[in-house]
Amino acid sequence: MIEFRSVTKTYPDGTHAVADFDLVIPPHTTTVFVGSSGCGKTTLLRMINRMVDPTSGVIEIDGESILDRDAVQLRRSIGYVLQNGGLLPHHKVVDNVTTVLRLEGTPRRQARDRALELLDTVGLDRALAERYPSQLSGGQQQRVGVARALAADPNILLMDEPFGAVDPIVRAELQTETLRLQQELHKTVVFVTHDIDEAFLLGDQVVILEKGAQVAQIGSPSEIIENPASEFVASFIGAERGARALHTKQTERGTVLVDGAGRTQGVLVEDGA
Ligand SMILES: Nc1ncnc2c1ncn2[C@@H]1O[C@H](COP(=O)(O)OP(=O)(O)OP(=O)(O)O)[C@@H](O)[C@H]1O
Repeated sequence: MIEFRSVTKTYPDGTHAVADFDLVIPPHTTTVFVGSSGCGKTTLLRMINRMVDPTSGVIEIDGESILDRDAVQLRRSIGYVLQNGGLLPHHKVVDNVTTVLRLEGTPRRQARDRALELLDTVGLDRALAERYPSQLSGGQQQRVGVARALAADPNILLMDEPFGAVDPIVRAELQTETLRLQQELHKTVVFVTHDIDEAFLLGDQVVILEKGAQVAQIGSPSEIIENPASEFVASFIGAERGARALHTKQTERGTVLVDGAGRTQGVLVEDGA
């Protein structure tokens, strides 16, 4: 479990990125931070692995303050996936995946075997191990980024807009892959996105944020869609437009559900039918 208690971050230039933030992140589930640009999502994420230290407040992992942990050790024990993959361009895929393992002293041969297994895990052909990142597609690079983050078998996986830079089709593929991986691995995933559809697809717990990381609503996707806490949330999730604003239409065969764009999305059936 990860817990934020009264966490504040003010950057040296006076920017209040996070103000008095409280949150419990349950283990083995996916929590998504979603909000518009600059609301503090990345700052929250980076405080978990101490790439950014809070100005005040406490962050605990399994009841222990992370400030009591060695920052380098902590960072290595937590997987981190960045938007552009963050791969080292002059290192082959296999060496990118094994970076943390090698730093921790795992023998080269063993680290390599683990890297090949991880390529299987993230759905990449082992033959790609010898390539350089520039010889991969954007989607493949992201998968390598995930393999690298999983290398040390961390309990916690931080993902910062990991699919922001790929086209919509690859993005959908990677989202499905993330759901599959999570069913298999049961990590505590903390995922940052500005895309509410991605948040609802991947999140067990979704945290909708406003500027200064003010919490607009926390809940499961169903809870938020069924009961938005404010006008802001209703508007942010598109409750009155697009794919989520469904209305009924009578047809000769029964009632169908139509979205805000006029497309029929499904058929209304009675409970138990
Ligand atoms: N190193 C820094 N120094 C000063 N201000 C910063 C620094 N890093 C972030 N900020 C500011 O803190 C606020 C929150 O930034 P953060 O990157 O956490 O937001 P975000 O929600 O992740 O945004 P985005 O979706 O655009 O990545 C913003 O106003 C940003 O400009």
